[in-house]
Amino acid sequence: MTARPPDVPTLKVSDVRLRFGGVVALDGPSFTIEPGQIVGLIGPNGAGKTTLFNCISRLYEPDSGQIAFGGTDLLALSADGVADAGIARTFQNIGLFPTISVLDNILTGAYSRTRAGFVATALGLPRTRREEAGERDEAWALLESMNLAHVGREPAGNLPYGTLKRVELARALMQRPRLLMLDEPANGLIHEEVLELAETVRRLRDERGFSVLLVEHHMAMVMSISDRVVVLNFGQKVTEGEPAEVAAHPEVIEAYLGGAA
Ligand SMILES: Nc1ncnc2c1ncn2[C@@H]1O[C@H](COP(=O)(O)OP(=O)(O)OP(=O)(O)O)[C@@H](O)[C@H]1O
Repeated sequence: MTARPPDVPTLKVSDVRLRFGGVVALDGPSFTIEPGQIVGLIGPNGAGKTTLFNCISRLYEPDSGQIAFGGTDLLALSADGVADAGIARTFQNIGLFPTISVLDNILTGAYSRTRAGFVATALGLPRTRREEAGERDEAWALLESMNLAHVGREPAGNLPYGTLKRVELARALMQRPRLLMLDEPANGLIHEEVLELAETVRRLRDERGFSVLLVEHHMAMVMSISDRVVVLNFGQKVTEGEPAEVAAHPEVIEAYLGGAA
């Protein structure tokens, strides 16, 4: 079993614009995520982070601009097409099935990975035993590597929130993503859980080589695991750079520390 994606393209976001009525949610930000990089996307409430995230995952249609993943024009794809291109995401409000086991939840990530698997599942067709066994092995290995094997047979709905966040991450990883998009993964977690999650994301990136786009308010997490940080405000890119450079930027200090530093 190889979990490493074969080739990880560069994500290139160029001059993306989107208005909702009179509100300019995105006012032309551009940035790239180089293969294997963790890029943090930060900014105050209403800065446009979720809107940009949703444009990349194709839940929103920008008014103009380009989003390319290697040679693939993401704006020409549907949300399913983006998943097929190797982009997996997690949701702010956990999107797991509460009544089925953690293992089965994670296996839904594998079914969305291949169209054949997805169609077979949707039609209720039997998958080959070999296919299923391989996916189960991969899911258990993933659970073990994320310290979740002990809850593999439990219904997801029985588990505490911090554990569910990690299960959701495991499900996204079952898609064998080339780009993993995390929408506020630390939201609602206690401090120790945030540190553990940050360590897990970085370790899995090191092991598997995927790129990460991390939208997050938890500054300690963003600054500790990001290779680069992009800052948005009022839909525009304020600055970008390595975490230490960005943390020293006057507008970032103003936005996050109220100018106190
Ligand atoms: N579906 C929508 N309809 C109308 N306005 C929207 C919609 N989605 C976002 N907006 C507006 O676009 C702007 C950017 O919002 P967005 O949610 O992207 O910000 P954000 O940086 O993710 O904020 P937060 O950190 O609070 O999640 C805000 O003014 C918001 O009110």
